[in-house]
Amino acid sequence: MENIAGLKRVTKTYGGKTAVDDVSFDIPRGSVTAVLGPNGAGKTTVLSMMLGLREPSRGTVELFGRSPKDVQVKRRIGAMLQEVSVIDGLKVREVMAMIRTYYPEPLSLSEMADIAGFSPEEMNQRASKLSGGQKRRLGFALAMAGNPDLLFFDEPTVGLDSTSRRAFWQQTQALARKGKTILFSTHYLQEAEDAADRILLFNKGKIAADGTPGEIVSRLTSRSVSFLADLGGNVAASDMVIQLLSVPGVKECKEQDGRWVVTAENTDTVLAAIFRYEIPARDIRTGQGRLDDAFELMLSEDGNEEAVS
Ligand SMILES: Nc1ncnc2c1ncn2[C@@H]1O[C@H](COP(=O)(O)OP(=O)(O)OP(=O)(O)O)[C@@H](O)[C@H]1O
Repeated sequence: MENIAGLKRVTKTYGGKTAVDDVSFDIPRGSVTAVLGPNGAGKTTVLSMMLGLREPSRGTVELFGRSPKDVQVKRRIGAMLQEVSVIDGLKVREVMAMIRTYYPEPLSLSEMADIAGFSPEEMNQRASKLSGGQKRRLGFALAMAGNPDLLFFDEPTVGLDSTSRRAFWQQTQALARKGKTILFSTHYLQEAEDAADRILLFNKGKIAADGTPGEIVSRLTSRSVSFLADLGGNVAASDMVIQLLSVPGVKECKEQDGRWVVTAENTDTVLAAIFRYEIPARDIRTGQGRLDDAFELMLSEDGNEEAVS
């Protein structure tokens, strides 16, 4: 598939601090990619470099085979950033009309009003007086003003209620069906899983994982096999634990509330090992586990940072 954007060995430092660390990836046309990660992971910095708003310290960023600063490129992209800033005093329709003039083939004002879901009264309101949710809808319509091929959304649903979130993702899915390429940042795994066909998981300025939501979720969640076992005869508990812990992908093997619980990346290999080692297991159950400890830790570190700032 044709790539329409890419980073090659991109690093960004602020003073002595590395925000993005030697990152490379390509974005194929028509894909919906989530840049997922906790606060401070480098998501905004990546998006800003792709938009040509910040310069990489090292490496290259290309959109449509050119620099993001190229005017031809700017005409083909749209962005919704975290804060929608509007010029004081302008009405919604005036802001929209102004942004349209930057593009050779813009959407009509009424198409933009439809995208934002604004009534004629809302179109005549002063933009600075809009509520947070309305401002976000305006931001979305402004991102669409030039009918772009490639769209960037930085944390698009922060502060939206669940109805507005759903509406936003429905619009995004409709755009993807029309062949638009979309890249958005989020720190919600669930959102990335629901809305994207690919997740780039960022942590501390690096790509910690890159794959489909299914792949990423199965990497981040542990699965478990639990069973009852009559041990002590031919098989001692300690031998069984050693055997199961030697199976590739097994993370833990412990007794919990009378059942043995084996946590692993893949339950099939655990089941195979139970039969291979002739473990006297009965009432075997498999389950989809919780989010992996490493990911939880990453998010809780994020929570600590948030609590401090
Ligand atoms: N202009 C700046 N000057 C100095 N440091 C910065 C600047 N912008 C970002 N940083 C630092 O770079 C790191 C990455 O920040 P960035 O905003 O890209 O992360 P993020 O994943 O988008 O986080 P958030 O979800 O909070 O937006 C952080 O440690 C941040 O403090």
